[in-house]
Amino acid sequence: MAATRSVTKSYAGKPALNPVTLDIRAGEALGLLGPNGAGKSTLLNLLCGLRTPDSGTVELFGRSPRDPLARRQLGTTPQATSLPPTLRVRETVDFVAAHYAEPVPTPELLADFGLSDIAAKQCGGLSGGQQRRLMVALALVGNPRLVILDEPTTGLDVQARENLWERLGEYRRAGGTLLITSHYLEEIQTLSGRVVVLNNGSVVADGTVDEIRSHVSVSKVSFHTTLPPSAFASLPESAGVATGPDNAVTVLSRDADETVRRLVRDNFPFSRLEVHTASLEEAFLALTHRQTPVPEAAHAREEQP
Ligand SMILES: Nc1ncnc2c1ncn2[C@@H]1O[C@H](COP(=O)(O)OP(=O)(O)OP(=O)(O)O)[C@@H](O)[C@H]1O
Repeated sequence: MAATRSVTKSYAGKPALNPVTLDIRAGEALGLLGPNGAGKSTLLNLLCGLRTPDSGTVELFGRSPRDPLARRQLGTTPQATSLPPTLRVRETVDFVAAHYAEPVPTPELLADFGLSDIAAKQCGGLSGGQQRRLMVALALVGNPRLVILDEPTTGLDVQARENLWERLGEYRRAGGTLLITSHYLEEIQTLSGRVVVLNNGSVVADGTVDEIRSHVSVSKVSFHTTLPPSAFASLPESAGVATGPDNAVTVLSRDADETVRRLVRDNFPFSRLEVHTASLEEAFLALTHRQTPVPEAAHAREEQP
């Protein structure tokens, strides 16, 4: 559907993207993750044809992303975009729909995105959340084969976010391809089959959520005990010990099986044992903040009330 081959991009001599090669395949939902400034928007802007690379090539449906024939099959909502303040919601949808051969009928799109009640309102009078919903609706109005969304639900309340996820899920089930960036890991987990992690302009991981998680070789072994947490700090596989809000002790273990065997073998008093793999959040932190080891990050978080 879309691809970059060794693309680079610098701003005023400062690299924003190192050579990045990425394929977006038909029917997949790809989540692009990365800390602020990692280069996500730059990569999306190259794929949408809003910017050109310094070197390397970008293809959208086998063409240049600047070719109108390619862009006609693309729906997108850039991160920083604005709506014409004096146009009404319905007029805005009609205006964008007029650019496409087979648009979704305006009343249908408005109903899908919960915008029917405000169809006669001028865009300048919409709340931030309503604007955001309208912008995502506009990305879908042309029945695109590929939708690229840069942080589509930032600033939305939980209900509005879940409604949008549902709409995007329907688009996916109908065979659409989705590329999305988000700072909400839950969003990436919900919407994406594949996750690409970008850090400092380079791809540092590419795989399913489970594969990304497995990059982090630390598991959490939690249990209740009468002993102080420090009693477990010296376990050979331990990479850190934390106490949870319910007083459960969590050993961050490089080998959870061996830790459990040792607890039993050495007669440590424990109850309610649970073993968890690393979360996507911990994997993400480990991949993008190598100077902040996962155990410490998890430790700090778990000690918070
Ligand atoms: N128009 C621009 N002019 C100068 N520098 C820019 C411009 N756009 C981006 N940059 C720089 O390029 C780097 C990558 O920025 P980019 O917006 O692609 O990151 P991002 O991963 O989308 O970040 P965020 O999550 O904060 O949106 C950053 O260092 C940023 O300051």
